[in-house]
Amino acid sequence: MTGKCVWFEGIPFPSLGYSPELLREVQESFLVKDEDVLLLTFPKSGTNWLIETVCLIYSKGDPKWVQSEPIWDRSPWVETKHGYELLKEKEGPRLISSHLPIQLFPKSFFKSKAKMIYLIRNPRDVLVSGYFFWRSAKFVKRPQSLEQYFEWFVEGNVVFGSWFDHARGWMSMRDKENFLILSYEEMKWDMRSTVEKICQFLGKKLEPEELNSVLKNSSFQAMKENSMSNYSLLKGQYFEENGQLLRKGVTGDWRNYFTVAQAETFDKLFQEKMADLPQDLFLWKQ
Ligand SMILES: Nc1ncnc2c1ncn2[C@@H]1O[C@H](COP(=O)(O)O)[C@@H](OP(=O)(O)O)[C@H]1O
Ligand SMILES: CCc1ccc(OS(=O)(=O)O)cc1
Repeated sequence: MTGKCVWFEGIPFPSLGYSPELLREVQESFLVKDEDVLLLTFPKSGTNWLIETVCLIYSKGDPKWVQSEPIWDRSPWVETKHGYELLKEKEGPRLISSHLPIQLFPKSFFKSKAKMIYLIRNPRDVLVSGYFFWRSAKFVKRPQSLEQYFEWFVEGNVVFGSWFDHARGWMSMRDKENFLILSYEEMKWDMRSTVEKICQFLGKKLEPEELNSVLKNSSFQAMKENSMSNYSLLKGQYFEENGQLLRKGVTGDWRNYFTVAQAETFDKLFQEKMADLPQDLFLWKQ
């Protein structure tokens, strides 16, 4: 993938809202505070679902906040111009989102006690989700076919770089007590337990009816209908009219798109790149 993107330290970024100067400043100068909570993902892993869930936990299930403020202002992306400016001004504990690979993340985080949740998803589904999302975006080089995007993805030539490097990098933090790994798959299979896990990690307590409201308001349908969370406000400037963030919201959709040869190529690559990591980190059934 070349063309419509910004390069920094060998990694392509979207061409809107990102610049090498800003990425360097974020890495060197952004001050992470101990009371911040950081939500980290490779794009298309369920980032916005995680943000919505954490916002609802903070509001004890009351949907007022998630229905009145755009998701990118509730938990700004630190690496974007808009997010960085907002975060610098924000008082008190902050929710901060990021897709940055570990080597480009603000250095101050590694000396802080801030809590981080890293959300991982079957990279095959990340690939398919990314293909449909980026082909309607106006700020990246658009893939012309799934076949082409598959090639870009396995080469690590997509925005935010190689999924494998991203996951490996962040997973090196897995034994730290301020670091929690979650998966999209466990959110799909048992969201109640996942919300309880997040609450325990963040030191939050929810009454049963508050927990029920978190589940209801973070559901696929609720988010799809929430204009503050479904990116419909970005249509026109950033996305084509047919673009949608909440596309299918299922696990294993890659099976509907990969050829047998692509599935084999992917399995081989996954083995090569990830074999030395504990395999129970990867909860999906291929
Ligand atoms: N509440 C929810 N429940 C299930 N999946 C959700 C969800 N909200 C978003 N998603 C899914 O998360 C993916 C987008 O990820 P991100 O937020 O990182 O960009 C999309 O996947 P699909 O394209 O497979 O449907 C989207 O449908
Ligand atoms: C240009 C801002 C932007 C919007 C959406 C993006 O994708 S994701 O939702 O973070 O995966 C990336 C950048």
